[in-house]
Amino acid sequence: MIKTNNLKVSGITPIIAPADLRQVFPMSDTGREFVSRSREKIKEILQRRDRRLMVVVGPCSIHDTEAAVDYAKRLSALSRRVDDQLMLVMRVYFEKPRTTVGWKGLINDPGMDGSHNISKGLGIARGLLCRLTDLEVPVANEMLDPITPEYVADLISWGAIGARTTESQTHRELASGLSFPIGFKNGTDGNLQIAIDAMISSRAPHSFLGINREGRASIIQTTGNPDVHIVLRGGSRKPNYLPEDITHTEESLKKNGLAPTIMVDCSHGNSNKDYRKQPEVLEQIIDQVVAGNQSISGLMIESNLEEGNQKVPADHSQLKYGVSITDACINWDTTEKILLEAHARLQKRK
Ligand SMILES: O=C[C@H](O)[C@H](O)COP(=O)(O)O
Ligand SMILES: C=C(OP(=O)(O)O)C(=O)O
Repeated sequence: MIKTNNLKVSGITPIIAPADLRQVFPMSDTGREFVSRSREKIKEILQRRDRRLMVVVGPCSIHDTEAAVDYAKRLSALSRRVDDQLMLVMRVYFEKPRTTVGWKGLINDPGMDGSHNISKGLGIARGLLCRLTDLEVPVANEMLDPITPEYVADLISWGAIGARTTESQTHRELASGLSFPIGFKNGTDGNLQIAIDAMISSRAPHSFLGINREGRASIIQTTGNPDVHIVLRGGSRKPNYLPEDITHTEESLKKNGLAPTIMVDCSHGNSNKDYRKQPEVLEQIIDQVVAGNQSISGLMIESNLEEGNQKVPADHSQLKYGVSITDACINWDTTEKILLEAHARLQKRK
């Protein structure tokens, strides 16, 4: 018999159901309260009812959970010092969208060796999210794969749809059903309209295919997510965090009937992919806020324990502790310094 399907599929491996993983790594009642409270605080900031800035800060990607907990503890201590002006949310990104090919993150390949033990990756991710929640560190995640949210989304306080997927209907549908605020990045070429269209789409109800708690293919019906906003991440031609870019974005949002609330990513196109430029971008944004800008409600910074990045060596014992294996990051000392400086400047606001 001639085969006409799965001609390019070399394996299909069923995995643990979301409900079963949730039993292995249950969320505590205090964890549930903490996540709900964090989401509410983020919504208040995004709606400008709380004039603090939300700062999504942390590694480009997580590959070492002990380093992530180390980072979280430092962030938690810093958070207590800046909390009256800045709400710090840790970037805990487990899924990496690649321009072409490359390591796709801890969930997809926890062994970092092409073994793609996704079941194990989901377990490590959920286990880490439970630990961070117990430490009372709110977590931000990029929502890339449409299946993984059933395994981890109960522990997340803010989500991003990345520049490479903002225009995708699948991701807009996914955002329409998520229980937390979602930031849509502008496109990699700087296109804002795709993020605006994404916001309009994900505020609406959708019906689409997904999985249920038992892992069974299901029709998912959503109510729409009102807590969506834009993230300016710069584009391949130019950054988009200067006052004229912010004004243009505010006008475009208003023209489309959307509230002018804007998060600025200090990394990616806004730093021309040079991690050392992130502090300059942050300073420029704080200048605008101190000068009275009301629409900037959030910031994103790619930061790790140590600066720069590294290639994954064949011998993993040679991995340098606290150094990114995806985009280069600023180190902890710089992170603490620039956030304390931003805090001091914001405190002087009228
Ligand atoms: O932040 C992460 C990267 O910029 C994004 O995942 C693309 O990475 P790549 O261009 O190295 O594939
Ligand atoms: C991939 C990322 O960003 P962007 O989608 O803006 O490229 C990221 O923040 O990790």
